[in-house]
This record gives sequence, C-alpha cells and structure tokens, in this order.
Amino acid sequence: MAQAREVALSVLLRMEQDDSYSNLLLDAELEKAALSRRDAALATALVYGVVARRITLDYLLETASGRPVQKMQPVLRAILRLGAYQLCYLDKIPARAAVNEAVQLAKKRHLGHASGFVNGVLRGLDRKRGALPFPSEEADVLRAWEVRYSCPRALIALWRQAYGPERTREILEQLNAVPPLAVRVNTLRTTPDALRAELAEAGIEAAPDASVPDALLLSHSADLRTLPAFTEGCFFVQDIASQMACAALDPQPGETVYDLCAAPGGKSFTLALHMRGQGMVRAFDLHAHRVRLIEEGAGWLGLSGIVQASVRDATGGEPLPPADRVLCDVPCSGLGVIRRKPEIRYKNPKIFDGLPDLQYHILCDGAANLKPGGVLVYSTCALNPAENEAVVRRFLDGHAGFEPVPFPSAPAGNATLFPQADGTDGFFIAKLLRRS
Ligand SMILES: C[S@@+](CC[C@H](N)C(=O)[O-])C[C@H]1O[C@@H](n2cnc3c(N)ncnc32)[C@H](O)[C@@H]1O
Repeated sequence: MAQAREVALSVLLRMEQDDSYSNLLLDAELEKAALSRRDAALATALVYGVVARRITLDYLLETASGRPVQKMQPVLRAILRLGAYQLCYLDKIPARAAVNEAVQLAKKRHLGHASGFVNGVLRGLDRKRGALPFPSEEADVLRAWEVRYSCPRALIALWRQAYGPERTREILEQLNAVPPLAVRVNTLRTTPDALRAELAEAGIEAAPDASVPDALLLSHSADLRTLPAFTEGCFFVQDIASQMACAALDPQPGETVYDLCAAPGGKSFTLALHMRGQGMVRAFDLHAHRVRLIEEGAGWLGLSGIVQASVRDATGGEPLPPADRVLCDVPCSGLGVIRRKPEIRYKNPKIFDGLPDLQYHILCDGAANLKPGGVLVYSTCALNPAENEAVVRRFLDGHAGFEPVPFPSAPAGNATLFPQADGTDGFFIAKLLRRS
C-alpha cells in the first residue's frame, strides 16, 4: 500500500510540472511500478480523488493548519493533500494509517524536518474535520460552491449564466461522482445477449440502455482489457452520449460517411456498425499519431474494410467528393466530461475562447463536403453554450440551404445532455439537413 501512495505522489507532482492529463501520467507510472491490482486501484483512487477534491482539501488543510497551502513546497503540499483525501473521503483507510503513511512519505522525500508538521496538521484535521466551518451560501454563493464541490468560481459563474442556479447545482453535484461505464457491442462479431452472458460469467452485470440499441451499461468498472470478449474485439467502451450522436446521424448500409475529427475512432466504429459493415466511413484527423489509433482500433474490431483513416485538416483540407452524411465531433473544452478528466475544471475558461471559431470552421467544412439531401451532425462533449448552440446558430445564419432536423429526444434538432438528468457525459448534439 505504501507503494500505491508513492505512485500517486509521483503522478501528482508530475501533473504540477507538466500540465499533463492525470490518466496519461497515471498509466505511465503504473506501468513502471508494476503494482498489485489492489495497489493500482488505490493509487488510481488517490490520484483522481486528490485532483478532483483539490479546492476542498486545500480549504480544509488551510483551516486546520492556519498556513496557505499555495506557499508550501509542492512535494509537502501533495503529501498533505494525499493524507487529507484519505482522512476525509476514504472510509476504508484508518485515520492512523493515513497519517503515518503521509509522515513516511515525507521522510522518504527528504522532508524529515517537516514530518512533525505533516503529523500535526493531519492529526488536527482528523480531530476537527466534522466541525470545520464551510463558507456559507448566504455570504458568497460562488465561494461556498467552489469549496463544497471543488470547482473554480469562474466555471461556476459560466454555468450559472448559461443554465441557471438550479441546473448548475445539479451539474456540480455530479462533478465528483463515478461516471457510468457503457460499451458498444460489435454486432459484426457477437450479439448484445451473448456479450451480456459472457460478461456475467466474469462477474460483471450488464443491462441494455433505453436510448440506443446495441449499447450495454455495466454495473461496475472492472479491468475489461483482460476479458476474452475484449481482446477478440466483441465490444469497446463508449459513453451513451457518443452513441446517441452516431444514432442521430443514422448512417445506412452502403452510404459514404465522413467523420471529420475522428481519432481515436470510437464514433467511426459505431457508425460502421450502424451501416452493418457495408459502405465507407472515411475517418479523418489532424494528427498522424492519432490517425494510427483509428487504424489500430479498426483492425482490432475487424472494421478495416469499412473504416478508412487518413490525415486531413478540417479547417483547410482539400475538398472531398460529397458524402451522404458527415459527422463533426469537434475539438472542445471537455466541460461535459470532468467526471472522467477531473483536472479540466481548473483550466482557465479564457483558454476556450478560440474554440467556437475553430468549431464553426469545421462545421462549414462538413457542410461543404455534403451532398444535397445529406445529413450533418455537430457534437461536442462541452457544457458550454458558446461551443454548442451559438456555433450552430452562427452556421445556420450563414447557410440558408440547411435546416435543423428533429431526432429522438430533440424535437428542435439539438439537445444538450446533462450527467444528472440523462445519465450520460455532458454532451451536445445538433442534426442538420442540407436541403439544396
Ligand atoms: C473530440 S475529439 C474526437 C473524438 C472522436 N470523434 C471519437 O469519438 O473517438 C476531437 C478530435 O479532433 C481532432 N482535430 C483537432 N483539430 C482538427 C482539425 N483542424 N481537423 C481535423 N481534426 C482535428 C483532434 O486531434 C481530436 O482527435
């Protein structure tokens, strides 16, 4: 277990230095450390938990220690956050173990002189934590929610303005929850029922989803990669919202479909399955190393004959022969998938300012490469109207030949999916028809 905390500490420190994603750093550290399954699970829980709860943990540590966390040495700060997270959120870890392990970590990291401080702060936090006052909503609602949900106030303010206070509170209440795990059945290799039976044998309950066929919702997150059904390419992980975007495009066998921002390829694969393996999905992406991921995935799932991957810039690529349907699953802020990538919340919303223009130009490229009578779907995993409704509005204002088309659960032709209400990732889907 000590090793799990060391791995978690290394990941947290590297995140501060590299500004890299927690999942990528964690995967790399776990591979290096070769931990037992139990230790790897603890290291994972610690990294995601500390990243997600950082603002709350810092508030608690500052209140307990009387010292500003930001002024502490990064390694000391990370050790205290790890200890505080275990004390406040991991009931299965005894308080004494959480404190002692933090002291040992400090010694190993040559902070022997601070081990008394670590011990004192964490013991104090453990004693007082039920009684520490949280900021009150009456005095400053943004600060109160910032501390309670560990979400920067700029993002809370953005959501309050976009969706109102009630919906914002609901979004925040989901922010630190475990996200659902959904898979798409590879119906060219198996059936939902056969896959359910195979998963059940491995101790994983799977239920069909009400909104999309050939999707299964798994009861708990297991290491799916070791299952024969996985290695044989009988399914892949894909959130229900992504599957709904593919269902909205509704591609038919024999058609030509473009997926303009396709890597790592999940939606291209689902589109190919909708088409029962007949026709062509051209899967483009700007980055060659990401195009390789599409090729690998298509090979694994037996879809190489229908999914053709290549590098192309959707903001300035060469014109293509017009397609029957085009998907623009554009690069976005990711503000709908914070449950999966907890650090997204700490990005300054200003860095998203350039996205709507990029997204608009990709949507225009989709329109330019679509046949008259063809269907265009625009999607993001952003909960941010500037990247969603506003982009589609701007597009429709300048493209008289296009009109919104209803699809299930979206009578006006577009839908924002919310984790709390829809049980999916936060997501936006708009469906448009090219009349002429
Ligand atoms: C939201 S991700 C796509 C996810 C993918 N559709 C899936 O379901 O697996 C957005 C993708 O857009 C790509 N991208 C960014 N700018 C692009 C551009 N100008 N042209 C084409 N692709 C671009 C990124 O490399 C990234 O892979």
